[in-house]
Amino acid sequence: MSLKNLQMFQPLTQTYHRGTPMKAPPSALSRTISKSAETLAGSVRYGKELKTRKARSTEQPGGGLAKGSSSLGLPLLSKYNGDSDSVKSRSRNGSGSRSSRTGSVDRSTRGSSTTLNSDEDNINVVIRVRPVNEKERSIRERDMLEFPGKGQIICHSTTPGQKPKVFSYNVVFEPAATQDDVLEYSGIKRLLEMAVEGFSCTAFCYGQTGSGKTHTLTGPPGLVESGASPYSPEHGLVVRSFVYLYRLIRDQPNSHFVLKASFLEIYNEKVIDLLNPGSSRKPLQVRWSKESRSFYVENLFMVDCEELDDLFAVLEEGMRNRAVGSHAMNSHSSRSHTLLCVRVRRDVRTAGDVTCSTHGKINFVDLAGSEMTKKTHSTGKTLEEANNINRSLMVLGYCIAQLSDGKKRGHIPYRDSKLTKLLADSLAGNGVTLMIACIAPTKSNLSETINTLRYAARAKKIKSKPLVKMDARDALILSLKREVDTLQAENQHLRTALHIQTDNIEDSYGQRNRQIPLEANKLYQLPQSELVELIQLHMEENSALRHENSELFHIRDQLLRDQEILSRENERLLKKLEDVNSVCIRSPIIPARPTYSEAGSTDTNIWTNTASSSNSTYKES
Ligand SMILES: Nc1ncnc2c1ncn2[C@@H]1O[C@H](COP(=O)(O)OP(=O)(O)OP(=O)(O)O)[C@@H](O)[C@H]1O
Repeated sequence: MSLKNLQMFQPLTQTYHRGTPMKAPPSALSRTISKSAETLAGSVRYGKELKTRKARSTEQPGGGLAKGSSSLGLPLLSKYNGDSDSVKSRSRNGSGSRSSRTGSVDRSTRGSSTTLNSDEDNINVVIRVRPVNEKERSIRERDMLEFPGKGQIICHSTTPGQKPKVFSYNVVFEPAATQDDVLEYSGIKRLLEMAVEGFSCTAFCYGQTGSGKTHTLTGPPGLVESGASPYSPEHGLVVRSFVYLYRLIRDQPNSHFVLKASFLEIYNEKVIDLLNPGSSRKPLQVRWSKESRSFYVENLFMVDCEELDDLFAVLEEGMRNRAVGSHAMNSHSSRSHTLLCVRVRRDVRTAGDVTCSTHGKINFVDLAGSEMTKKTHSTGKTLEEANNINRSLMVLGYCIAQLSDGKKRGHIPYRDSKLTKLLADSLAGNGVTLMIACIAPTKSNLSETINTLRYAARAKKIKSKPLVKMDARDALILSLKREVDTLQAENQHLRTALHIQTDNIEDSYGQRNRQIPLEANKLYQLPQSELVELIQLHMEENSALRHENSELFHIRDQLLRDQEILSRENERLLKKLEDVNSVCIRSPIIPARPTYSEAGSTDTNIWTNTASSSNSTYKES
């Protein structure tokens, strides 16, 4: 396959920096039950029923996961090890290289999150061009696209003499690109790594109907539903990402992971839970969370995914329940927008021996395709669906246009559709986003292809500010610990500056350097009362350090004042001496001697005006 257009996806990195205490009070600890690898290995079930794992979500708008979640030990890949090479990663997607941006603590109302970057990031946009299909081949439709390389696409015009249009993107997948190429070079691997690190990540497919969005995400129609092996070469980005995600988790044995998944669709402006649609397909409400300042779906089912199989089962169940229809341009057309979300909670020990939880997620969004109803020959139900699809895509288009116009960014109409409400954070909030724009290469699709390419070009300009989501309690402990360290360092510096022995100070603040007994790995098992006590200890130490610091500053100020008094006294005495000297000049019996101000040099001793020297002068005269 020739991929002339491949370019590297620029990854980000995470650096934690010192912060201040968060305002949010410590929440109750999430209980986690550790399972050994053996236990997990003994419970491999492929394609098992979801029912046993379903639990109604207590969706924590602040980013926290539901309480009482079970833990995740080593992920189970052994079942598929035989053909694991089919998803083996190559090094070209750049997931290994990292930039070196610094971070800070978010002091905004999102009390429980830690900022990664002070900089903003652009949405990563890649293009996938589907091959010419049977129908188009049979009528010998002209291929209108050319790929000169360096992420460029040339769209030739149907009008003779008219200039071709040139577009440029991060990566272009030509028709011959495989599903594996998309995994390797789209940047999705980096997104998954970031989700594990605690970022909110979104990969969404955009494009006209029949352009290959569903194919890119989940493969050809019916593949997932048929329960094909996860290593089938036809599988799309979602299954491949699941496998990669579990590998990432397996490679971090020192961290503890909890994964949960949800799957919904937006059908005719109604949110339907694909893991629990019910016979009446009762719609769920989309609500605004003041705490996290984002929209969320109320009562959405979350499924614990201890094993890779659980994620496959979620996907399978959701794919079976989503709305699919047929029209002139696609016999398996998605009639809704679907959003599959995998939440990743990671408990990790950080610097200072404190265990922190990060809450990342990865969303896979398969948008329904824009439709020209004249071309799809839609009527009745299909027409109503098409109108709703087009309307919500139009709102998405407005939002993208507003967001991409950096200078005159006005009101962003997120609230005008369920889709934009749920994508708001991915588009311009604190998430990291990958847009895969799908296009068809043939003449009959040219105007929609150009529209999609324009959309994609606009989306490329959108910036977001990625944040790592962290528990308020963890952030508080971590920031207090950092503050203690900083105050101690400051204290030490002051002591050195004042030449004060540490031991003496230690005595006067007997408790000060006492180590707070913090067993980080047991943090989660501590009862609330002990945790509060721990935080209080940190706070006490902080206030003792602050007190000591202010005492030291006080001593320093006192010394400066003493120095000032001494130098003033010195000046006064010198003045007096000069007066005495001027009297001497006028005296007939005492010879004149240079004034102090003239003296300057050290060899003139102003105290040598003694009787003996006077005598000698007297003798000379
Ligand atoms: N890259 C590709 N390679 C092979 N077949 C493809 C490719 N892209 C799409 N197809 C095929 O084209 C057909 C239409 O694709 P798909 O259903 O994914 O389009 P879509 O954009 O999701 O459409 P809709 O918006 O109507 O749901 C499918 O049969 C799919 O398998």
